[in-house]
Amino acid sequence: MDAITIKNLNYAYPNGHYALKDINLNIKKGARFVILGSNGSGKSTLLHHLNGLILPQSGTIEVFNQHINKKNLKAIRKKVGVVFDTPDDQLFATSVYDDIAFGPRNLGLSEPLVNEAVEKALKAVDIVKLKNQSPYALSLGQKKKASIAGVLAMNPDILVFDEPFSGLDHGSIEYLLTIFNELSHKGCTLIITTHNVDLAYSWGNECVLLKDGEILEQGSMHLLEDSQLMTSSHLRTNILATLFEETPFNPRTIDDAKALLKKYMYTERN
Ligand SMILES: Nc1ncnc2c1ncn2[C@@H]1O[C@H](COP(=O)(O)OP(=O)(O)OP(=O)(O)O)[C@@H](O)[C@H]1O
Repeated sequence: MDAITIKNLNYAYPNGHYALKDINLNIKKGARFVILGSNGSGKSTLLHHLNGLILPQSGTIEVFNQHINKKNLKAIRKKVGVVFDTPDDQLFATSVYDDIAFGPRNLGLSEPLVNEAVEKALKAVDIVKLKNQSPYALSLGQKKKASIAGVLAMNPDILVFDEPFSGLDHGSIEYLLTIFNELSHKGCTLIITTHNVDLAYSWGNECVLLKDGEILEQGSMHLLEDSQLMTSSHLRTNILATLFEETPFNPRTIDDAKALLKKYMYTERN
């Protein structure tokens, strides 16, 4: 089943610039989907369409077979949570707690249920101790975590993250990946944009490459091993594919690569 189906989507900004041109895309339920492309290729514009922040000018977008339109935005936003790359756009209340509570309150949940959702989300991103602080007094990484918690508290089926790893330290990235894995195991569909090709390669299971508002290629993460394709997308081939290029091996993670090297060295020695 498709979580998202996009057909013939075009979008031009008011100045006439076409940021998306004839986009056709299916994102399966439960996918770990990565949108890749150089600066200005249309990734954010595409994400803004997924919960109706921008409505299609031509073409259609369906979320679990329901067309996004002006009338059903509330229902769509219950299903699709988007975390933008600029957390300041998402944080506006006087405390982190109230910011995260905004979504569940808007859904009409009772205050005890709101509290339960907020506490769970605070714990998930490890910012319980920041709950009474003003969002404006947080560091960029902490703001990012607070805006992620705001979306987690809504418990959507589809979670969309624009550049989730940028501005986060290594420990926070690892922590976020654990949250992503838990959501994935629960059956959520995860969609991210990133410039981090190595993380995308080890984390994702489907991807699309955008260039100048058009789809250059879509398919499995093996696309990221194609150095010609990556160069024409102005992206770097992922490091593991480069290292193992001339070998029959195809490790997807550092741990897989380590295990292979260990096995190979052991066989050589004996
Ligand atoms: N408000 C706007 N008005 C006019 N053009 C815009 C506007 N916002 C974005 N664009 C243009 O649309 C194109 C796509 O922009 P978008 O932000 O979607 O790219 P992106 O792939 O997310 O880039 P980045 O990796 O730099 O975040 C770019 O050429 C950009 O200049």
